Amino acid sequence: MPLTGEYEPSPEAWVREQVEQYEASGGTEATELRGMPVVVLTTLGAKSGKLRKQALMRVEHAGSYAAVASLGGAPKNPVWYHNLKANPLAELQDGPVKRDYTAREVSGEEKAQWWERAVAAYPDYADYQRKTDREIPVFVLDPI
Ligand SMILES: C[C@H](OP(=O)(O)OC[C@@H](O)[C@@H](O)[C@@H](O)Cn1c2nc(=O)[nH]c(=O)c-2cc2ccc(O)cc21)C(=O)N[C@@H](CCC(=O)N[C@@H](CCC(=O)O)C(=O)O)C(=O)O
Repeated sequence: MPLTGEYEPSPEAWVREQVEQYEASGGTEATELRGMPVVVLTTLGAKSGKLRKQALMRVEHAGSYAAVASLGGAPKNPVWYHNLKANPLAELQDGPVKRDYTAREVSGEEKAQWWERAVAAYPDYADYQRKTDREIPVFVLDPI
């Protein structure tokens, strides 16, 4: 069952524009960042109840995806982290395919496995983790 609610665009213009071009083109345009594939995650605002959309690097394995709350290695988690903690139901668009998922934050061995996949997909994640004392959270999104 897709998420319902009023879409609230990101205040970050570069993200808002990438997400909107991605969706408007049916997942055929704006699908990369520096040549590496991107997906669009839709979460439900933990406070506003609005639909929030984030572009994330594509990290996929066996039909599940990782959502890496890196925020470039900033000291704080991205806000969407709180949305997924409060409402684990999410939508993810990978190219032309948009599906429903449930998100769960992973730790330990499972996180290490997904972190390896994430860094293989987007090596900058390793730099981001070196840059901050914050342990970058990883969610796994499993298809419903
Ligand atoms: C700017 C802020 O966004 P954010 O949720 O912190 O997410 C920051 C970034 O992670 C997000 O912009 C990502 O899309 C950036 N980004 C990546 N960010 C990542 O963390 N990881 C990635 O792999 C990644 C890749 C990527 C690729 C392309 C691209 O264009 C952007 C990419 C934001 O939207 N703030 C809103 C609030 C958003 C929100 O969800 N509010 C909640 C409140 C939740 C609460 O406070 O509890 C609500 O509506 O209820 C605002 O200030 O009004």
